[in-house]
Amino acid sequence: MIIMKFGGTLMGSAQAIQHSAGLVAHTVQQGERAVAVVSAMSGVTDTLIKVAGSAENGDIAFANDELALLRNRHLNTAHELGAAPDSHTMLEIRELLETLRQTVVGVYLLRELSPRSRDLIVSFGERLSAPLMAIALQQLGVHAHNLTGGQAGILTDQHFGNARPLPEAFDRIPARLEGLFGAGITPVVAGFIGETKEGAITTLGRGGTDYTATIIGAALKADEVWAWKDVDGVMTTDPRMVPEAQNIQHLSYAEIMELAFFGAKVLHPLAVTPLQEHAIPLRVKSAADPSFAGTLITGKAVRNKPVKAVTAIRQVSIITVGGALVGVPETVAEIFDTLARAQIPVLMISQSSSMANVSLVIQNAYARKAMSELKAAFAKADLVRDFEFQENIAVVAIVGEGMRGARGIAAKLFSALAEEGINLLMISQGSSEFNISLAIEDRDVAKAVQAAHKAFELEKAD
Ligand SMILES: Nc1ncnc2c1ncn2[C@@H]1O[C@H](COP(=O)(O)OP(=O)(O)O)[C@@H](O)[C@H]1O
Ligand SMILES: N[C@@H](CC(=O)OP(=O)(O)O)C(=O)O
Repeated sequence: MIIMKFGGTLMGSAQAIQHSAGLVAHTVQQGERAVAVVSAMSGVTDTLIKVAGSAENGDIAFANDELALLRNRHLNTAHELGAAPDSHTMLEIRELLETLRQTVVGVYLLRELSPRSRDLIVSFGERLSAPLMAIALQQLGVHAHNLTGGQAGILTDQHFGNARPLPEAFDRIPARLEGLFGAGITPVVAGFIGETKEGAITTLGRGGTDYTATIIGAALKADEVWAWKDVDGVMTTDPRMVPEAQNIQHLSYAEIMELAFFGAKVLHPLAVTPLQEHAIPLRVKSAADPSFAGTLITGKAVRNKPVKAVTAIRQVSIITVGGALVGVPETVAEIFDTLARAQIPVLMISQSSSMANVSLVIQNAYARKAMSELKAAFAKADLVRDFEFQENIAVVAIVGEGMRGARGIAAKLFSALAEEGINLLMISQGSSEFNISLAIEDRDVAKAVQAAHKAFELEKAD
């Protein structure tokens, strides 16, 4: 049993979908069971988020124009894939497009967009692409049936926008899919979305289709999960920033989580978590070159070199809380409590040894809110007086389990950046010792990533 994930680029046009379907068909025709898990066509999720926002703000003309483009794109793609105008799938796509339109009109009339209604609108991207993959598979002679995340058994909590699977999902998924396998049907599951116990649609966070695939993989105890990509695999850094980036042959679950957390766009940060318990391997493979092994991700750490990859997160800010924090540990606890209550994730933390201040790196999307929550929490405390806010920050991280116990790694990184004249604003090393992260000014990010990549000789193939 192989679970295969296809992202937006690999679902981006009729031609791309045909190629992706060919990869599934190849496996099924070898007698292997497969589940295809698909993302929305490229750009569709972003468009739906904009459409939802413009309906809320009363700009229905913009929403209508974008919906018309989405309608044409999906109907034309279905047609190009060979769906007959009166076929069941074509009817399903038309119905979905109409329900989407009505939902957007509802938001416009109410001028109200809750996280729940935003998730409902955004879910149409994947709900519309799954039937397209089913059509392409049918054309290749593979019996296929498309399902939403909820229909496939992905039961989640109610955390709209960032939902997590409930333990029951892992029993429900096999119950929902095994009947299809029994009938020789390949399930095509809409990625990124799940359903609460009450039947409301949730999303698993941006890039969540990887997570859908691994949740299904764990629930079905699949042999492997394959995330097909438009790159050779997980690379030593973002190939768009450093063209010399190389494919990494092997990563551990811990290493990929660290990479994803520190900004490598290639996988959802939680994607491997469901696989760990059953030690199911995840492969990141190139759709353009399916015979290439890509990256194999397992529980085992291969320490062939200390640093495996360099990543960067942009669009972050530093908040520094200062004053007389010395000897008042409750103040530090209050800082983290306040952020936790407001559900604001913190990317990096540093505390001066005198406890005179605490600096936090926070994504721009949450930074203003973090600042106002902290100011409000300490409004009556005389001890905490200074709040500093630095914008245009980036975090660069190096990752590798081989760093543990290796000497001179930090020194090499710092001197490589010093040679480029890059100023380090914050430094942090995880206690696990397999990442070092640095906050720098955003304008230095490309130079810093290139310098770190070169210093650890990552342009040399494994
Ligand atoms: N370390 C990395 N390894 C591979 N790709 C990376 C890395 N960092 C950033 N990327 C970028 O991530 C892209 C793949 O992610 P994404 O487009 O979200 O995939 P998908 O839509 O298939 O899930 C690549 O095209 C690449 O530019
Ligand atoms: N469509 C969703 C989910 C996803 O995983 O997409 P992709 O595989 O194209 O990154 C998003 O854009 O976030």
